[in-house]
Amino acid sequence: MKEEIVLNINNLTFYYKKENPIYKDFSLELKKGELVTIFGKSGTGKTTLFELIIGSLKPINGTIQKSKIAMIFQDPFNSFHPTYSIIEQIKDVVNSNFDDELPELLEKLSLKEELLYKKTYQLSGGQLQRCSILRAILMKPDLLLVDEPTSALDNIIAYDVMKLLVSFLKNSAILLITHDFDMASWCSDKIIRLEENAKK
Ligand SMILES: Nc1ncnc2c1ncn2[C@@H]1O[C@H](COP(=O)(O)OP(=O)(O)OP(=O)(O)O)[C@@H](O)[C@H]1O
Repeated sequence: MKEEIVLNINNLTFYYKKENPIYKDFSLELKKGELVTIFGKSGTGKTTLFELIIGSLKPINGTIQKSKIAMIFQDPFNSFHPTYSIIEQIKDVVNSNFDDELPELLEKLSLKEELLYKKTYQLSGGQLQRCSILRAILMKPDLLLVDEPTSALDNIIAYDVMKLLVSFLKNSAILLITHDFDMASWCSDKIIRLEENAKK
């Protein structure tokens, strides 16, 4: 894989049931700096694609090559383990020291630092979602997967989140899942529209 290519999906075929293929010979390439949106109705295979990319599902056919990934989940309660504090879980995946970057990011995300020392059950869904955005930015991934960032956010609107992600992750590629076509048109270099039948 060339250095600027961070995701290469080549002739992917995937189905849960053979008679109902979700992807058939689907290919996609993402380069650093690109923002591509996967847009489609409920049930067309958006989340399945992310699961294939992160490796929790395996392709029936085809290959997926990817560089370092971070992910913002649709449900923020899936983003963090309940037993450990948020800060412990951020430090687990961010290798470099981030003390210098933290104050600006906390301010932009309207997060108080003390919240990072709490556990998931002590935070609201919106606060947790903003913690997962913070972690994703601090990880400096080559590829960021964003699944519907709007749903759990309370006082940050989705457009601000996307602006923040784009401004802090200029050297990453972003793959976004959304139902919001206006948002997709506003922020994407390319929109891939999934239809009900198998995608090519
Ligand atoms: N584990 C599974 N076993 C069998 N079928 C599944 C499984 N997970 C998803 N599906 C089916 O695969 C199709 C694609 O599901 P997927 O969750 O990827 O869609 P989606 O586009 O992300 O939907 P939504 O927008 O509602 O999140 C759906 O028809 C779904 O019912």
